[in-house]
Amino acid sequence: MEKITCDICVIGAGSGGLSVAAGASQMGADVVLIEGHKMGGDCLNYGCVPSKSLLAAAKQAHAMGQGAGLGVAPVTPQVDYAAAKDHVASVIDTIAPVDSQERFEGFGVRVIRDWASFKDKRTVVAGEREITARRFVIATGSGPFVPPIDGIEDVPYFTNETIFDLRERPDHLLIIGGGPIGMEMAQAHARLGSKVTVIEGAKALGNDDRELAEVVIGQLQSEGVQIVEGQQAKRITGGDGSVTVETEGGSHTGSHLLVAVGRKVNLDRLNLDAAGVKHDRAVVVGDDLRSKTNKRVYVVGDAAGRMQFTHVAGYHAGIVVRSAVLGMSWAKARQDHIPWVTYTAPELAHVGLTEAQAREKFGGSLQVVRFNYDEIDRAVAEGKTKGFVKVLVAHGKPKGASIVGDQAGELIAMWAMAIANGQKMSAIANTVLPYPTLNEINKRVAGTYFSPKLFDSASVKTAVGLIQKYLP
Ligand SMILES: Cc1cc2nc3c(=O)[nH]c(=O)nc-3n(C[C@H](O)[C@H](O)[C@H](O)COP(=O)(O)OP(=O)(O)OC[C@H]3O[C@@H](n4cnc5c(N)ncnc54)[C@H](O)[C@@H]3O)c2cc1C
Ligand SMILES: NC(=O)c1ccc[n+]([C@@H]2O[C@H](COP(=O)([O-])OP(=O)(O)OC[C@H]3O[C@@H](n4cnc5c(N)ncnc54)[C@H](O)[C@@H]3O)[C@@H](O)[C@H]2O)c1
Repeated sequence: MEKITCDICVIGAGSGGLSVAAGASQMGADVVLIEGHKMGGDCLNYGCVPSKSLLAAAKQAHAMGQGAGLGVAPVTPQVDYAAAKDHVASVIDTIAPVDSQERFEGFGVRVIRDWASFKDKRTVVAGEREITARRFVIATGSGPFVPPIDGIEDVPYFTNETIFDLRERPDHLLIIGGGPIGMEMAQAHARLGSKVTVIEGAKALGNDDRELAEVVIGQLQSEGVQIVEGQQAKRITGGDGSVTVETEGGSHTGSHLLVAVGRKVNLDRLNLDAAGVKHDRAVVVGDDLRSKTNKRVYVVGDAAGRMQFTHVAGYHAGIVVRSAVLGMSWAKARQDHIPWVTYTAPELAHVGLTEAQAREKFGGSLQVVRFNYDEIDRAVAEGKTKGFVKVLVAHGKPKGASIVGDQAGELIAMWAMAIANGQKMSAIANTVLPYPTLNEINKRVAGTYFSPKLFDSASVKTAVGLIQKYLP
């Protein structure tokens, strides 16, 4: 057994672990990075990157049928599903060097390719190596949660870890779960020519404002996706080429099945009890992202049991580098300024409080302002007028914002910056934006907030009357 000592031992080379390793090593810390499977983790191999790449192929296919209003005759796309999957694979290959073992070794990180498990409070074993570190960072991410639905063991099904390897286009894809994975994959497959049925136990896109989620749901339905809400999958039967999902409301038969009902944090291999690290479905951490029961151990990304997004893993990494490398133990993770986006078309983006949370917190002092895409010249020019922005304002500051529409994921950035930095609505209103851009919707909604104060105010009118009377 080779014995290694280091400053920081990072377990997991996904979005969170790689960011910690890159930051800590480049600041001069001695870092060991342990990865049991693929460098890049979920986001690169089975998550964000393949899903957005498949959606890009789907978007292209859909656009070919949409030109009539612009004077371009629609054509039926000839979709080669396997070639679309080649595109997915090539995007992964293009990005992979950024997350590669070689790149991290170039930073001076010692990369070990094996599964890690704790031996005691300050020792981890990975294959034939025993690593003793001043600090550990658990960045083991999550995998697909497969629920114990009756019959699931006996039928073939896909998860996000296998669907991107499928080469034959499903004739009829059944998807259990109408969260972001289910809805993104539903639209991607429908646009690439599959029949798609989404079976959702509660409400589809249930983490988002229902009013905005309904715009996405309506769009998917108009593209032929069948979305069944309020029906839990209870029993699954069938085999290759024909699978039936039974719910209390009926049964649905398709050719393939994708299970997308949430995530299970990867803790099984870690032997956390040996390290005295308390855990339930995730590691128990405070806002300092440290284990409450072993202060040598930090947790980032999905394993921290908070919001599960790549940008959150990166944000966590920044907090941990400050604390574990620079000794800034007061560094804390916030949640109130984290945006998220579902990359359907239209996109659905959110940051800050939801309307229900904001009403509870600010009561009567909450103001809700909104603006529609169909009044934005660029959206009209592009023929993409479906959607709106909704901003929740209290004491002159945005407390939450949601956008559904074209490029909502880009447009939410302005609100993410304002909320992160405690800026006022005036910061948005005072910004001069290039015309014609979709971003004008953000300035226009801020204008909606200020216009009653300016245009419907008796005192403003009196003041203007006086000024005009005495101006030379
Ligand atoms: C289909 C899909 C689409 C998504 N799309 C988006 C998106 O568009 N935007 C977004 O922000 N987020 C998206 N996400 C979420 C995002 O992928 C995750 O939040 C992110 O990957 C979490 O990063 P992480 O570092 O915590 O974990 P991961 O990226 O999962 O990395 C964890 C790594 O740890 C390794 N590991 C686990 N246990 C051990 C062990 N004991 N020893 C050694 N190594 C170990 C694993 O092999 C893995 O490589 C998506 C997820 C899915 C599934
Ligand atoms: N664009 C993005 O940023 C993006 C995309 C995909 C995934 N993700 C991340 O991955 C996480 C997991 O995504 P997800 O879609 O798997 O999970 P999710 O938890 O967001 O949604 C799962 C859905 O499945 C439903 N469900 C659970 N059991 C069911 C059953 N038996 N029958 C029918 N429906 C059932 C739930 O009601 C829920 O709506 C997300 O929460 C997000 O953090 C992010």
